[in-house]
Amino acid sequence: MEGSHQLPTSKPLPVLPAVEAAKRLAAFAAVDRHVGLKHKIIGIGSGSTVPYVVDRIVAQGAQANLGRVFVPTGFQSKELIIKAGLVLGDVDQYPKLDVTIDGADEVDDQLNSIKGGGACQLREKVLAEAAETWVIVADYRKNSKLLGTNWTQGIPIEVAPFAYAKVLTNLADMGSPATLPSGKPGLTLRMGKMKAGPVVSDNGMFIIDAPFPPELMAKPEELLHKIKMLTGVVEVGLFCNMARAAYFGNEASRHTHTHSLSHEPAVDKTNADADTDAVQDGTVSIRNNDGSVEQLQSVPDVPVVA
Ligand SMILES: O=C(CO)[C@H](O)[C@H](O)COP(=O)(O)O
Repeated sequence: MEGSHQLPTSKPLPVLPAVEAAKRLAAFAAVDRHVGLKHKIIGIGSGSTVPYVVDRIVAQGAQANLGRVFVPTGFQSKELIIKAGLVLGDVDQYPKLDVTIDGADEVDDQLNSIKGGGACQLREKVLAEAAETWVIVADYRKNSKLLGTNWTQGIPIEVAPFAYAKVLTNLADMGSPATLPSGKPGLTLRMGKMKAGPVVSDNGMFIIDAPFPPELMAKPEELLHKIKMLTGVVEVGLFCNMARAAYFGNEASRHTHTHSLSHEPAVDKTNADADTDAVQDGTVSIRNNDGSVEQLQSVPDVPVVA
């Protein structure tokens, strides 16, 4: 490839549990395709897949990252950017981004997605909308036909704290059930873990999780507009018609070996499903917004930056 450079390999690529390996595959493939030398203002999303995005960007080398600015979608990605030694910016300085890469909780076959599992959906949507290209990276569990199939806990909705009870009533009237058919809780104000009281977002807001029946989830854009019109709602974790492409890492084969990589990825294993060891040579399914579908058979250990 003209004008591109291949980086030397050095340290071995860590063997990861299957789901983590899939996240890494998706992230590496998306960075390789969407973060080139000409991309200077880059949005970094939230969640457990995004650390691999940062790893791959760092692996592009100091030269590639010269003059780049990275804009985070929240506290977690801000820390990632700082710890990686990349230059931090904010969306008020950079209201136009070249590309934003982010995770998702579920993606349907039209590239609509549920986001906000990490309570970051307001900033995530601002950075998705501000970017010329918005790309989703996820593992195979997020790849769905219909939103709400695997992500059953509901649409994350960020609300002004004083309005939460009114919005809960509005959502119940719209058809969000108090209990799911499985018997699990339905419509809820998200509560903190290891903290008494509700989750408070990076913007000082509360989060409501609102599941809806399949007939309503089948029309996510309609649902998004209805929820967004409720007074007190700040942002809805439904992202419709925004993604250029979604990258899904598939489950790798269950034997173990290691590959080489030019750096040690900063692996956040807090969400790792420790079911099996997996390798780097799983496949990646790509769904593009023109309806085309691609299948990558492998992802190179070192990035080729063009
Ligand atoms: O929307 C998000 C946070 O608000 C995340 O992007 C989403 O929860 C996906 O996270 P992970 O990569 O850990 O599956």
